[in-house]
Amino acid sequence: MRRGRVRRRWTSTGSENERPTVTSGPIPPPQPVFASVAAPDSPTRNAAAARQLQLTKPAGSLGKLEALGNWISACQGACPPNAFARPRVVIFAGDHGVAGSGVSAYPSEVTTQMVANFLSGGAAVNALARVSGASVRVVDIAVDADTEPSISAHKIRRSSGSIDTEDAMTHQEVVDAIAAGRAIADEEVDSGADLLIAGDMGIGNTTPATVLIATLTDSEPVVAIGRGTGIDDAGWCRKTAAVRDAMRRARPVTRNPVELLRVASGADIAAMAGFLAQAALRKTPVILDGVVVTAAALVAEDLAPGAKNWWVAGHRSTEPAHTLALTQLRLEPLLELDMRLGEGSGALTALPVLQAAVATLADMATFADAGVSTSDD
Ligand SMILES: Cc1cc2ncn([C@H]3O[C@H](COP(=O)(O)O)[C@@H](O)[C@H]3O)c2cc1C
Ligand SMILES: O=C(O)c1cccnc1
Repeated sequence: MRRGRVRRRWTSTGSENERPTVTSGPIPPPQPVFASVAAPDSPTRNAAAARQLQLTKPAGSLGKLEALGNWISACQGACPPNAFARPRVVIFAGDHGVAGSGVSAYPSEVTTQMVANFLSGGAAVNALARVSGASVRVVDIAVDADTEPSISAHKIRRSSGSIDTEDAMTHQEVVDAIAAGRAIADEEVDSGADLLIAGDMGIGNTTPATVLIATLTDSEPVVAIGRGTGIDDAGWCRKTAAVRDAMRRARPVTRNPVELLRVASGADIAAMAGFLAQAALRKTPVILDGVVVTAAALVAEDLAPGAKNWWVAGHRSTEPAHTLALTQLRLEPLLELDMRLGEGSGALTALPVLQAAVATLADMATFADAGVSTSDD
């Protein structure tokens, strides 16, 4: 967006030596870490676009469903495409030290309580998964409690550092968190998942998400910060101060995605970034969710350029940073329902739209099959 411009952006409230690093030239491009990602198959996409014209409907009459169906065909390398048989949600759970700065309307204990709720099937994501035919997995990446072995195999640490004053994690932890996310994507694809959704659970996590997005889109904190779980005006002021302070720490490492995750995210978000990049490397389509997942996606695109070609945006969250991230990724959301929950809920709500795009492209009769005239002559 406005990368490359150099300017001093906010007034420091600290001493001179706490001021942000002001770069003296254009911001360099990101330093990718993974192999660059092959795009979904263009010849199959072209075949799907040609098939759309043969189906018994006026050309273009299914609107955005047509481009969506063509993209699914390209991802699968199959025309007509197949209905998604094993859509899978992975919820990345982790606490955030910055919650102690009063940036959320709820206490950190809710993270552990919600993890139990996911496991017993009582959360929004469970209800939505049941209706859309997906299955749900929870992974404890950084919950501030001991959890059961079935979900803690990839645990990195208990909570992440309070990013307004300290690094989220160590170098080894960020490397391990990204590797954990990649391993989780591999586990899912190897067990047959044909569509992946990342979900988030962690009180305070909209603060690091906002820091990542505002930093990577070169936005002022005030245009990016939202109400998260429903903070009041005093909470909004505290969140603004925390985001501003964390951005001051993040800005010098903007173009180094691993360092950015280490300094200014959380182990759960770093794992999510690894997961989203690896899904693309494994040629598996992803429906992105809200502000937290899309913050991880923005970093994942810097880690693995081209990964975004394997993602579709499920919805637009009411969090302002979400729109900034979607714009930067050039992704147009399928739904706008004023949702602001996370957990993968917006992505799951969009899953039936993807299945509709497949059904029309795969199951409709062609003009030739049905003996329907293609013109009035
Ligand atoms: C009961 C409950 C269920 C949730 N499910 C997702 N979130 C979402 O809200 C939190 C982020 O908002 P903030 O940054 O304001 O804390 C995260 O836990 C996120 O997953 C929930 C939050 C609560 C309270
Ligand atoms: O957009 C989201 O994902 C979101 C918004 C508010 C709280 N938690 C998540």
